[in-house]
Amino acid sequence: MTAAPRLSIRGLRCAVARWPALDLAAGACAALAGPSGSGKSRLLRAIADLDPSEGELRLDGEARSAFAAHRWRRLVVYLPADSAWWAERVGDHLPAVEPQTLAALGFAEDVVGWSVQRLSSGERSRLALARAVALGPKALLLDEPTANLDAATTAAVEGVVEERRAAGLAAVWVTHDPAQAERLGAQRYALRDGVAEAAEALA
Ligand SMILES: Nc1ncnc2c1ncn2[C@@H]1O[C@H](COP(=O)(O)OP(=O)(O)OP(=O)(O)O)[C@@H](O)[C@H]1O
Repeated sequence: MTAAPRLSIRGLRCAVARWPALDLAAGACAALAGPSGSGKSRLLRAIADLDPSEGELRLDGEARSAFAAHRWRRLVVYLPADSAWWAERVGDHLPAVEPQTLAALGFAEDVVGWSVQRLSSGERSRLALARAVALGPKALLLDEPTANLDAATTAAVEGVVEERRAAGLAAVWVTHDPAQAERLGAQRYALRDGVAEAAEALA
């Protein structure tokens, strides 16, 4: 018997955009591109059930409706471009983070004692990734996670996600960089006129 996709989408519709169909096997990645304001973030938020939407979402074959909302959001995690920080110390946000994840993202263990106030935007986005993967999601929805990072830090971020993909994580990654989509070995989608279609269908 063939395993159900880790994440599948049929007829997803949010306020501003649609994603007709996506099947992502465990470990697979979809890259989503599209003009600014076209609805990429809104679609990711809909997949994570953070915004209302219509259509069918399944995780390992099980419909979203079979999950309590908080459980779906823990398994299908949205990593926003601008991360939110609510407590004073970094460590308060990262109770379950693994030291090797911090190290892979370029931090020493003492980062947990840092004040959130001092973090640069790149440090915030890397630590937000550490926080997201520490939740142990089955699907991770990354909203331009490397948009403001240098090449070495971008490689570190890609490496952490790759490692989780090797353990079965499915990823949807918003990127405008075709070279990054290539490195990720991603299925490519483009959002045009409010519809996310496989990029080859648009050629
Ligand atoms: N809460 C909201 N209510 C109504 N419209 C919204 C809301 N949030 C975003 N929008 C609008 O929906 C559209 C899509 O926004 P979205 O943030 O998904 O774009 P995006 O493709 O991710 O853009 P960018 O690449 O600039 O981040 C935009 O026109 C935006 O102004």
